[in-house]
Amino acid sequence: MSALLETQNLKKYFKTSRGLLHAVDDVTFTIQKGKTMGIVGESGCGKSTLGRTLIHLLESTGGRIRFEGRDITSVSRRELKKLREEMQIIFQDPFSSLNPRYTVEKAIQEALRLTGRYSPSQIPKETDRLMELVGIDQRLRTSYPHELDGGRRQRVVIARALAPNPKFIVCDEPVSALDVSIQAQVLNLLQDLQENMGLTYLFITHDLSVVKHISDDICVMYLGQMVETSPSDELFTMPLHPYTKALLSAIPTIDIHTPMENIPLEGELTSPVDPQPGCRFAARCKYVCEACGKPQQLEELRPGHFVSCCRAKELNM
Ligand SMILES: Nc1ncnc2c1ncn2[C@@H]1O[C@H](COP(=O)(O)OP(=O)(O)OP(=O)(O)O)[C@@H](O)[C@H]1O
Repeated sequence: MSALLETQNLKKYFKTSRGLLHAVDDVTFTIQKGKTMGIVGESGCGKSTLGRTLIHLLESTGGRIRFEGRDITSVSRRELKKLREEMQIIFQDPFSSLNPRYTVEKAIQEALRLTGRYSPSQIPKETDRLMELVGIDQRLRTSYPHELDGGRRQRVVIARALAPNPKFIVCDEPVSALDVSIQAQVLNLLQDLQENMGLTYLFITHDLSVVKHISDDICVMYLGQMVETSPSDELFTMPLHPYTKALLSAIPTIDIHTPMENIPLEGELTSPVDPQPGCRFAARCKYVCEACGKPQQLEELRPGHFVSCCRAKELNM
């Protein structure tokens, strides 16, 4: 296995009238080639900002990003153009990523043209290939986005993302706006594409049952920080951080093999503006103690399973 994307203490802060908002704060992880890293956490914990910062839609405030072993933290305009092809993003709302005046065919052709790799005579054939790859019926080539259901619209968005032949795709809540039955179809498509094309995904969602289905590894974020990361199965059978346990307790239907303590998630997220040092979950944690006021270290308690909680060992071992 080799790493496709690595971050080291990645930070993205926003200047606001209230102070410096720490949207992403010291996030360190590695995504292996051909694998999926799921990112979970409540709304506002920094998932989308992380995804956008990784692919340079936002400029990082600090830390490092490596892609295929190269440091891509700061890149020239020319390198950025190439990176933008290798790293794509799919958003939750396909409507916002599709031009309402473009038919399916035109939307895909435009994405192909932008790559600059195809001659005008090659584009129709490539369009057919992409439509087939994402499972859009040829009869829909002249349909407009508003004439398609959400699942088909998302397939068009995926076809456009595939046009430059990317290696890495940030999937930002790609099925959250879809009916459950259609969600499964789009997730299966993403998995098939991954298998056939060796794609690597960062899969952002607030829905734990979705992330469990699709991820190899999962990273749990809380107020801009990574509080736990682990192989997917283990996160569900043996969560170590009180916040992860609380998130899992909130979904009664999830298939958890080991009986687990039920921890209700109470209280609201505290402000991400000028946060205090120490554990950001402390204000909502029933295990809070004096040591939680100090900066927490990410510690590997089991192979590949890291947690940032000074009481994790004592509470779980
Ligand atoms: N451009 C911006 N300027 C200022 N603050 C921002 C900006 N973009 C995001 N934020 C703030 O950064 C924090 C993280 O937001 P982000 O959208 O990344 O979270 P999220 O986990 O993806 O949430 P959601 O699931 O609701 O999309 C939030 O407090 C948000 O208000």
